Amino acid sequence: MRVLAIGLGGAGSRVVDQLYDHDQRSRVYCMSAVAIDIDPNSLLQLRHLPNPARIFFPRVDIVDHAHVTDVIDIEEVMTRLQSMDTMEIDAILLCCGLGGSVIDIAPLIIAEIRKSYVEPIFALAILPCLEEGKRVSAKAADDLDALQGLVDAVILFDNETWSQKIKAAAAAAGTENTSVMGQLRQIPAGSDPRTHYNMLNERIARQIGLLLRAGEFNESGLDVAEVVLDAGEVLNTLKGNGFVAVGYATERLPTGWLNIFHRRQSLKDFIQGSQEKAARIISLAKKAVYEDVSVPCDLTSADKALVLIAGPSAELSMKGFQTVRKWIDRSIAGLEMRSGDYPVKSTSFVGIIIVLSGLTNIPRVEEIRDIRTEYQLECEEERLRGEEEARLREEEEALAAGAVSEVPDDAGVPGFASPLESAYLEEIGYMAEPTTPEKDEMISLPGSGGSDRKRRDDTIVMLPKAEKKQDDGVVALPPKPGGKEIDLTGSASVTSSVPAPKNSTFGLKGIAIEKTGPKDDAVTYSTSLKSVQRPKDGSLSADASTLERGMQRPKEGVFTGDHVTLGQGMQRPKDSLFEEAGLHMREGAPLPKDGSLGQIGRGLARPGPHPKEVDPSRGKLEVIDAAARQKNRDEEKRSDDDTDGGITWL
Ligand SMILES: Nc1nc2c(ncn2[C@@H]2O[C@H](COP(=O)(O)OP(=O)(O)OP(=O)(O)O)[C@@H](O)[C@H]2O)c(=O)[nH]1
Repeated sequence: MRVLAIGLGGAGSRVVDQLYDHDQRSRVYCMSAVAIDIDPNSLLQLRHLPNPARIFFPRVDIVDHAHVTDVIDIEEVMTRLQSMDTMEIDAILLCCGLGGSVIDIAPLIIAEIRKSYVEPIFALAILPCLEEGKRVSAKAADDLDALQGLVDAVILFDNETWSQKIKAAAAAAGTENTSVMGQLRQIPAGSDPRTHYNMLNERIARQIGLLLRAGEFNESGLDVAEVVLDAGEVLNTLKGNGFVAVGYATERLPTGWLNIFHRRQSLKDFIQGSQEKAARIISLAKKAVYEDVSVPCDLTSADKALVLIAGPSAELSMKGFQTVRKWIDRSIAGLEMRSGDYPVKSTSFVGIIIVLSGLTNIPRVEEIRDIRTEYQLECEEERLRGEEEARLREEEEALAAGAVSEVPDDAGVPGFASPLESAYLEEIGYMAEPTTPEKDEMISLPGSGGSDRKRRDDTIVMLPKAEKKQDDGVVALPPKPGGKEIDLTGSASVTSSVPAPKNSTFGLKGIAIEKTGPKDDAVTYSTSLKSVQRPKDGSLSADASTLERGMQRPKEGVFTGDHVTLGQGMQRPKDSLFEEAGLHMREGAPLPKDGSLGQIGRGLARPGPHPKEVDPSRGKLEVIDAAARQKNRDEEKRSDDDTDGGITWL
């Protein structure tokens, strides 16, 4: 596949430089390359790219740290690209390090390239190491999201994974080669950043370079492939706006006289040899997918795959190749599976490339996205903390300034007065009333508090006020053992719909009306009995007694000897109520229930509906009651008011 490779920033430039070197060394010459950077040193240190391919934009505004998009001139970039030989390219490859600053220009460049080129654009994106910090990882996540929406595929390479591998390999080599020569030959641990990056870039160039060269060949170096993989198939595997991982594993072939001797063995050895070759291809494929992959990923989340084996044609086992194809084909989620071989004459290595495209499960991508979320939260916290500190500082400054200028002004503030002054102020009514806790004024029991506790109704236990911090007007029946406290305040009345409590509930310790006075020794107790009627003593002692709806008038005996004040919630029936009722009766209104009378005259009525008394005359005839008539006569004697002479109850 012929590509135009564009390196952005330090990482992109170095990777393109290395790819270009591999392309030149393989003599395939399928790559045109440029490097764009704002760091002159980075461009100068490139080893392989020709000078015209290095595009440098000097950072003019160094002090103000101008944004990279202001420094890099897109038109200039496009002019340089169009001056290159790009007539036969199959794709454009944008190489960049995520989390850097120059990558910010990528969206603008991609937009311009799309205007001039129809070829697909792929990005080779390098994920940063964790040790570079949360800010870099967070920026990398942003860059990745931006790139993904703009290019045809994002080929990922994870610096973190490969840095760990390089360090582990160096450490292993160090422990194995303890001799002086061994230590001299040992793999550099990559403590020097430049060496470390060179090792990473070498890895990238091998993986991606071989993929780019698939389908391209030079006259001398390549045999004829059995399964030819052309550039179009590589492109179609990559395309799809998804993430791509490239697995690449190689093995050195046995060389020397011993190997030649082996090859001249019997048929048995030949069969054994072919099995070895097949097994080598299979083990290389596993290594490519699980170990030497550009970014660790979930194979089963891939949408497409491509398998390419490379090496001397005699070593490329078709049996092993088919087995690998089947394995990958069955493993990936999608159905698109391509494969081919790439026979190379002059090499002592067998290699395999497995491209997994349209990946959805890449743990490292998830990780940098999580880091971004964390980082954003931290930034937000930091910002809020800064704002809070600034606000506190301002307040302190304002207070300090105010303390100097503020003149104490207590003319309008009532302070502590001398006893004489207090007496005068009290007289003129200025002094505030001594603060008394808010009381419910509905019922005042002057004789029931303080020292006169014995006079309290023994059936009512006044709960100590100390437990209540504020009078909330709640009248509560104490719960049965294991039961729930019943709040009666909210209910209109004690009705028959409420299950009748057991007799024991109304025992001496049974009923509790919370004392609403602020102190134990307060004379006044108040409570909100707005909708709760205290049952008559007699009713409570009776078995299965029930309080009936509509019971409004408390029995006077409840507060024996006490002064009772009825508030708004307690509508004390007028004495003349029954006379009024009588008047209504005369007009043919329905007769009052017996219960109504019972409430007044005999205490609590039985539960359940009471049948109405049938007026036999249906309002037309008067019902004569001798006793009532006598009572009326008495009343007439007492006053001249002629109220209700016509109605008498039987
Ligand atoms: N594989 C590899 N990764 C690199 C290399 N140089 C940098 N990186 C990674 O790429 C990321 C971006 O770095 P650069 O490309 O140098 O940044 P830049 O865009 O030039 O801009 P600055 O942030 O100003 O340096 C870094 O955080 C590294 O993780 C390199 O040579 N090889």
